[in-house]
Amino acid sequence: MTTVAAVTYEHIKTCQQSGARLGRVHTPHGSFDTPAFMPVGTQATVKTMSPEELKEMNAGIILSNTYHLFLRPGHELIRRAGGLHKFMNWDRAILTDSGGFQVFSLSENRKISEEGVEFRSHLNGDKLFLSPEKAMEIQNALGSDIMMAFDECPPYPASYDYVKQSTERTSRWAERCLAAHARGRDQALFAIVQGGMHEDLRKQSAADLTSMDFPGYAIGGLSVGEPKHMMYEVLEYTTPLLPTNKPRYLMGVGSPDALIEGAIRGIDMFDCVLPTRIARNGTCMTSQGRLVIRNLKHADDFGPLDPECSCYTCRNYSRAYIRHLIKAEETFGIRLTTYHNLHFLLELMKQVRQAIMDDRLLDFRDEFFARYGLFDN
Ligand SMILES: CO[C@@H]1O[C@H](CNc2nc3cc4c(=O)[nH]c(N)nc4cc3[nH]2)[C@H]2OC(C)(C)O[C@@H]12
Ligand SMILES: [Zn+2]
Repeated sequence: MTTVAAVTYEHIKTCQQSGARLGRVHTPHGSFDTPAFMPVGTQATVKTMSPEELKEMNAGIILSNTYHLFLRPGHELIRRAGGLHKFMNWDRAILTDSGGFQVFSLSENRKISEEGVEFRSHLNGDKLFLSPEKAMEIQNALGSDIMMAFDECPPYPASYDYVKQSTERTSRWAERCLAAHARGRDQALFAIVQGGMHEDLRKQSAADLTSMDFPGYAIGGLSVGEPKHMMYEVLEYTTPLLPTNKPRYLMGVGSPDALIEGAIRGIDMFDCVLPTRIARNGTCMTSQGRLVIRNLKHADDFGPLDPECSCYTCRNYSRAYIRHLIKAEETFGIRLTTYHNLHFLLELMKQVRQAIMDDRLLDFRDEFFARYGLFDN
């Protein structure tokens, strides 16, 4: 059964130095250049940012989450509101994660079976159930442009047998997602490759899923606490198994070094809560590495967070002022650090794309790490 690919990938060029690829993803809510970073808006908002500010920094796509919106306010309410785009006043692309990962990272006493996952809400303890069919129903109600298949992200570390059983079930769940996905809707369903840190299981998962002809493929089961070199090894033998004419999405990855290394290994799309999460405790990504604004040394520093940044925050406010706001727990403070961190990563991806265009992404990586230092995460 072929799905109507409402989301298509346009390959523009391959970096002659690194093999990274420059492309564009076209969706019913606009196109975005790749490699791309996707700001995370788990509960239908990228925390403290307005849609206008996200557009100002050229975010072409944002994430939201099935698990969270299912629990609160409920997908039927959002369906009645006219879908997630209308509900949150965002007219560009939206990708929704399927809830598989969140059930395991957030909810209490889960019971997983072939049918799906029974769990208790982390909000009020209600007994709930998610399955491939339920995850499709919820995402169809949300109306996201890109929906993710319902999968299990195996814990790390996990035994080979556990990962094997889990990965085989994720393939069976992917088939059920395809069957349950409301046909004819202009929503694209992406599959998620699992297999842990085992090359044979990754190969099996990729073979299963690419035989089902999805319009895009994510690599899941990573950024779950494994050492970064292990993640890069998995990418090296997994990405080449995926079709070259479809988007490849590495889930949960967002530190500057991992974004560059992922692009070098053929990834087109990234998401991570890192920039928005660390902004809320006053930690900023800058061209001189990480800056913790609460440090006393910034108390009377009237320069910008990052002298090399042209963002709204860096053009108008000083480190001293932002430190004052953060110390005083003034909400405007985390708005300024969030704006800067998101702009920093979106700008970094723009530089990565330019380096691919100029066939010099490996040189760019070396320059970046030499100048900015290796970000610890
Ligand atoms: C560095 O940030 C912490 O690490 C998590 C990001 N790492 C991550 N790996 C993922 C894997 C999957 C997957 O296999 N399947 C599905 N459906 N979604 C996924 C979502 C994922 N996100 C963030 O998630 C928390 C909030 C736990 O901490 C953050
Ligand atoms: Zn800035």
